Amino acid sequence: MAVKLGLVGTGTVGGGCIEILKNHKQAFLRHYGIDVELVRVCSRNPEQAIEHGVEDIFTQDYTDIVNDPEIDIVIELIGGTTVARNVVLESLKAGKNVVTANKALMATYGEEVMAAAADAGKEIAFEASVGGGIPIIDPMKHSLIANRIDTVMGIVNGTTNYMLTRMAEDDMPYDEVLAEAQAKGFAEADPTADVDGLDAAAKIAILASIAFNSRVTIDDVYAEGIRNITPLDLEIAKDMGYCVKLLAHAHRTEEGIDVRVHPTMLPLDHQLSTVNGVFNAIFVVGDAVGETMFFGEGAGSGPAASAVMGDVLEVARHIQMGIPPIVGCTCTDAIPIVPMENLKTKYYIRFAVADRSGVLAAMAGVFADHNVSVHSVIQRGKKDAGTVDLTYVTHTAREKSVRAVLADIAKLDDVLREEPSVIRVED
Ligand SMILES: NC(=O)C1=CN([C@@H]2O[C@H](COP(=O)(O)OP(=O)(O)OC[C@H]3O[C@@H](n4cnc5c(N)ncnc54)[C@H](O)[C@@H]3O)[C@@H](O)[C@H]2O)C=CC1
Ligand SMILES: N[C@@H](CC=O)C(=O)O
Ligand code: NA
Repeated sequence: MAVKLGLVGTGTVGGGCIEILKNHKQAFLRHYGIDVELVRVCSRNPEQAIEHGVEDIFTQDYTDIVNDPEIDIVIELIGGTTVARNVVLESLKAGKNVVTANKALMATYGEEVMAAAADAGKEIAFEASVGGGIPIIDPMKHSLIANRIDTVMGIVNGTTNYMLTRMAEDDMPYDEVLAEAQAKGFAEADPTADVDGLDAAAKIAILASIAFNSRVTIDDVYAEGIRNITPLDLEIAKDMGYCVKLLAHAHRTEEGIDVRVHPTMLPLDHQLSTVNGVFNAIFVVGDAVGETMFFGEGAGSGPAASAVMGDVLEVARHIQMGIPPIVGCTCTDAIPIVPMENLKTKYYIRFAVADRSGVLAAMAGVFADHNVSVHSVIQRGKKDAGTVDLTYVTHTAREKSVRAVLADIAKLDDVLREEPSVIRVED
């Protein structure tokens, strides 16, 4: 008997799932013996149901799916943390397995959702929530479990990677590339979640929880976006042998879990530096496997639906074979999060300063006062009359010391001409 599916959300990802089912349902049965049938779809947009030819099984009320005893798997693709949370929790409580693409939900209420699944003895799968179509959650929960993972680091937001790529390659300013990304449908009308690093923060919270077996929520992740990145900084970075990426970091350190999202200068020969445009990539380092990298399309109807349907078919396979949930919550430890001010890394800092004698010496004194050692300082010609750009790269320093340097330099009399640009450097 076919495993019955109920789909909530018929937008970009939900629509992609319906199309995959239409095109490949027979192949699932022929190749793998997996028999699935979409029996109910729900959304706020009946026109989407008509577009995908599923108006005969359409409802606008998700409880029609949650309360349908025939349905085995509920696919939640509406997004957000309010109605989606109800859909997921109510479905589990009603004894259904759940597949979701919802990073916001899993990064905020992951613990509650995993507990609800365990209580119900049902599966919750969420591969599409990170890296869209790139398999990353499944490999980390299966193929890589023989490792102690020390680093997960990635480009997990396609919109900002597209924008930074355009800015670097075509010398375009931020506002222009944002308008272009919106016109191409990559960036939302309200681009906040992407450009301020919140989308990436949710994704790295999910990956860090799996990698380190310790719950990390979106609130634990320091997030800084790309609004202040200028083509000039990208040009200087390139001259120095670096590119700038919005990187999501999760590192196991002696002080705890170091988890953060911010623009990062990466050496041009780093594997992640070659990842351009809307592509995503996640770099995972395990003690046995060494360095691995997972690359592909992190967003869009096809890629996201590919991950959702991969989960659906795996859960359907378990249902057909009578196998109970294989992997539930793996957050068995409670490792502290390293406060951002304790971060130790290298820093690129560009100051636009008054072009007069004594400025360099005064600034050197401030760096020395806070014990921040300078690796290099470059003066790049005149910016405007009387202003010059001074670019520092530090040796490894504490974030709080660098913040103290910035605060004290801002207090120097008539020195700063603009807010400094600060980009953390990864070697
Ligand atoms: N679009 C993408 O490329 C990716 C999206 N995701 C995630 O997939 C999920 C869905 O995203 P999209 O398909 O892009 O969204 P969308 O905005 O295109 O579609 C949302 C759908 O949910 C329905 N919906 C909203 N509120 C509802 C409610 N209260 N009751 C019933 N239906 C409701 C809408 O009518 C619409 O059909 C989100 O969690 C998103 O973060 C994950 C990876 C990639
Ligand atoms: N907005 C995200 C896509 C959804 O996860 C991105 O730009 O990568
Ligand atoms: Na994925």
